Amino acid sequence: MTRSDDLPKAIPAMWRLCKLGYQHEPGLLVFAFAMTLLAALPDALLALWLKVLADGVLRGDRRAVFLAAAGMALSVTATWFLRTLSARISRRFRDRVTIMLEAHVARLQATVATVEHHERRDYLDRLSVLRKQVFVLDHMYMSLFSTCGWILRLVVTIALLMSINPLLALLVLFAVPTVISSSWRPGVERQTEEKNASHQRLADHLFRTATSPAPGKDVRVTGIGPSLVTDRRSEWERWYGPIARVRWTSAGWHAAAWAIFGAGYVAAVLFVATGLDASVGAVLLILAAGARLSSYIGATVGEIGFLRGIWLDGSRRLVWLENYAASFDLDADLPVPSRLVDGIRLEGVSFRYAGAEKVALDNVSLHLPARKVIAVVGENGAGKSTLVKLIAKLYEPTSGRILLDGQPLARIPADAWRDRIAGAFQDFFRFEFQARHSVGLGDLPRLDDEAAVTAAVGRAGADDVVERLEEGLDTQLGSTWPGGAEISFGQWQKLALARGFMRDKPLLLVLDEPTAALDAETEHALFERYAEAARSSTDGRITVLVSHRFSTVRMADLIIVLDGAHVIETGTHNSLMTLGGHYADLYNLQATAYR
Ligand SMILES: Nc1ncnc2c1ncn2[C@@H]1O[C@H](COP(=O)(O)OP(=O)(O)OP(=O)(O)O)[C@@H](O)[C@H]1O
Repeated sequence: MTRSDDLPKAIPAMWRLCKLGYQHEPGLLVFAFAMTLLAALPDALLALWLKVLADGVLRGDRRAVFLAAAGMALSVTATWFLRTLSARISRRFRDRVTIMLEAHVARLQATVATVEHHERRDYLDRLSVLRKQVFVLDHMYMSLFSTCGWILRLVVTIALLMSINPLLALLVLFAVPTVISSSWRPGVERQTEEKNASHQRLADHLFRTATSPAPGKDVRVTGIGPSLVTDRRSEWERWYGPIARVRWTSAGWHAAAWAIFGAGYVAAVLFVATGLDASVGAVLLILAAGARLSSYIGATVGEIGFLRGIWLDGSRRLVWLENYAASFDLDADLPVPSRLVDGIRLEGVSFRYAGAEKVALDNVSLHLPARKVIAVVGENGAGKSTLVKLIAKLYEPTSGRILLDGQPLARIPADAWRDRIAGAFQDFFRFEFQARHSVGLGDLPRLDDEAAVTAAVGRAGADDVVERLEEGLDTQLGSTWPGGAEISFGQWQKLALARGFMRDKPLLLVLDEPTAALDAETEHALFERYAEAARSSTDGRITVLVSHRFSTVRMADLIIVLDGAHVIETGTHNSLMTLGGHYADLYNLQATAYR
């Protein structure tokens, strides 16, 4: 699998984005580009008309004077007309392409096969910059078109200067420092921004913590409010301080580069006016075209600066995200088995969270047999959830491999595998939709299937939650929405569990402490039902449950005991009790507490 942390190169990324724009808006893209180029021509020719006019007046050539006057009038009118037309077409193109790009980025982020990009600090910083850039990424096309327009003006102007004397082309050399400083500046500024992006992210986080409703209670009870405000301020300064310093330094270099061009321009005017036997028209041409040359170079360089610094940077991030999302399924060429016969095997699996010093799982080898209920126990931080997330393919092992009925899970597409997984996690999300949709989206194709939603609610033991809702399954959840009902944490948890039960023929049922808010008896009764369903399933379903309640755990067919990233014991309740090891200690501890 080829997955790179580096941003892709700028030019191929820009080309990829151009192709994307062309795929969605071919007509508008070509038209907007052609208009921008056409609009550049009449403007660049003004210096020529000026020369023809001056020479015509001096020679008393009326035809030349009329020609120059007509040329000027045409140039001015055409410049206005083509600019207006090109601005309108460009706006239309941008509006459409922005919506397409936003949808594209949202889709990519939501469908990346694992959740690693939501947790890796470097990826988060990269994505937080992209999230802001995506709303303005359409400028990349406009900036590219404008750059081509400015280059066309430059070429015409240089040709006009060379028509006086080829040596005048050297004037362009004096512009080289401005080109270098303009293309260097945005890069270093962006680098500094990215290096310090975590301070900005933290400042945003502190602001949200101080102002959003969810942490409101904790903020008041702890009295952390004022320090959130000061911390936010200092994080912001830590972010902005280095950026401001880099901007000042780069601005100094840029000003020096422009001073060099200024000197070259003055020398060129003196050269034509005194060193050549040139006509008055030619002197006017160098004055007009030379002055334009500086503004054209300025505009070209500025536009290239924008293109490189902001718009190209955005396209590089977008292409990185495209590559990253695609990299997961590159080698995924095997289908999900229709039923499990052997089950899931872990062979020497280790996993380390990005940026973490310690491994969360260390060289774990296990067999989770088909048609069995497997409980995973261990103290907080032992690695239980990590194990579950690895077999659900939300992460990929750092080393070792996972086999699904003998086939490497790495070669099975994540989407297809997850279509056959049901269940719920302890850190579920509260989808504030109508209750039926909050549950139904556990199996999107059956989102509005009343019978399926009701059955899932029943399987999760959440009938009492729905009964208490004023409009039953039609109730809007979340008190911030019109007519929305607020429900308790335990009720949310039951609905999340129901969502997890929407798929009725899963190969893997994962229950990672989804019932912690329920009482022990209810949890036990629910789990007994799931165990029964798993054992009688014809597709070899594996049920993996994580629970701290031994009254639930003891009924599992196989219990896996994790401690400090290692599997230290496996067996049934009876065999582990006989062993008298860690499991027996934990069990006895809890039993004593209940006695
Ligand atoms: N996203 C993450 N980034 C870095 N480290 C993590 C992350 N999630 C978990 N860890 C670390 O990995 C280890 C195992 O975590 P895991 O969530 O698997 O434990 P657990 O056994 O499920 O704990 P609990 O019973 O508290 O849910 C812990 O040391 C934890 O600090």
